[in-house]
Amino acid sequence: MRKVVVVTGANSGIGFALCERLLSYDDQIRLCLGCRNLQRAEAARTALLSSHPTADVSVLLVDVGKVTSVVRAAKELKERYKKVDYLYLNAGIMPNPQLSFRAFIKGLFSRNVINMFATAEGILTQKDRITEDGLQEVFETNVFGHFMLIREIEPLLCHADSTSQLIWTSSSNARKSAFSLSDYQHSQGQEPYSSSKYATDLLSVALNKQYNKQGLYSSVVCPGLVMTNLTYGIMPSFFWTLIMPIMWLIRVFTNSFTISPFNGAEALMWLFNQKAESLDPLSKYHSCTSGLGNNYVCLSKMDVDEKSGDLLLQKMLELEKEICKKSIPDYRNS
Ligand SMILES: NC(=O)C1=CN([C@@H]2O[C@H](COP(=O)(O)OP(=O)(O)OC[C@H]3O[C@@H](n4cnc5c(N)ncnc54)[C@H](OP(=O)(O)O)[C@@H]3O)[C@@H](O)[C@H]2O)C=CC1
Ligand SMILES: CC(C)=CCC[C@@H](C)[C@H]1CC[C@H]2C3=C(CC[C@]12C)[C@@]1(C)CCC(=O)[C@@H](C)[C@@H]1CC3
Repeated sequence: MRKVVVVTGANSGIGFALCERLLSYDDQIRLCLGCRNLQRAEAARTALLSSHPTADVSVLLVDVGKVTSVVRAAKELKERYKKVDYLYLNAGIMPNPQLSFRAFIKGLFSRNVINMFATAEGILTQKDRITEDGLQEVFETNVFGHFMLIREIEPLLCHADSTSQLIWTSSSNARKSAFSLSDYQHSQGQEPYSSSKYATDLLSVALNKQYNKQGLYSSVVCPGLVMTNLTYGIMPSFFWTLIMPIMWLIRVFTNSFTISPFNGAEALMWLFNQKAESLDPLSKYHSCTSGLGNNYVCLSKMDVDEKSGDLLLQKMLELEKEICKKSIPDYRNS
């Protein structure tokens, strides 16, 4: 049976590079590009088909920042496929990022310098906003919309006789101290991105507990620092081009400067080839690039506890009920 692979945020950056790599590895997969903009999605599909003309590549319009769009997309997926083998939960945003130059300079001369380059701890904040569903945008896009998608296509993901994998693009910027169960959407603080990625890590742990017995496995990945539209929102692309020699130099000291989307997709690609049951639910899988430019995958234990994961899952289920009642009037009958 040909494997069905769905990738959200597939039209650019890491998601697009992953699609390229998946097709180069196995052009028999049925690849579905989950994107919010039809033009950008079609452009990505055309580019993929130009290098893999016989591949099965389709587009699924989905805005993970809008509950109605997620529900509609899930319905479409259920009409198209009997099973989804791999669901890459990759779409993500970091709106209005602000770099603290003072903290950056201070960090440069501290013992924490390598950690600062790998995680951006203490130097980056963002400004969030409320969506039309009444949720924090970063939380809804990076976490909740994806969670809803999983819930809505549960029958395609849970099969008694074979496994499916959820693969989240998380980040080494995920930090416990940026997250709070009492404000899990991060409406109060200034690090919604870090909070959303920590919520992703917690949720993945809880989803494994909930779904492993039904054949569904969840993992989280950090692609490292990659040059994409997301990082061009922090600093313009000419800045990154100018400091590229410095980036290559930093790579000698930290393996997290993967830089290219191709390298960043390493761990996402590696997970595609693993037996789902053999994966560690408490580890994060990192794409790494050595000083000489070689790619590999390494694991780190996540700073998570199962109880917090369960509590977050419970809160997400309550929120799902509440939001669906509000945004989709005849929800569950539709
Ligand atoms: N770049 C980096 O250094 C790192 C990135 N990451 C994570 O990698 C993932 C991919 O980001 P990256 O490739 O870097 O950045 P890009 O901005 O290139 O890609 C993000 C993708 O997500 C899509 N997207 C954003 N919002 C929505 C939405 N509401 N509904 C559907 N799709 C949406 C974008 O679509 P559109 O083109 O329409 O905006 C785009 O295709 C993100 O989750 C990010 O947090 C993690 C660690 C490091
Ligand atoms: C490299 C030099 C000399 C300057 C760049 C300084 C910062 C702009 C840069 C340092 C560490 C970077 C970083 C990220 C963004 C850009 C930095 C803050 C991320 C937060 C991007 C998104 C992620 O998810 C993280 C894994 C990145 C961590 C490192």
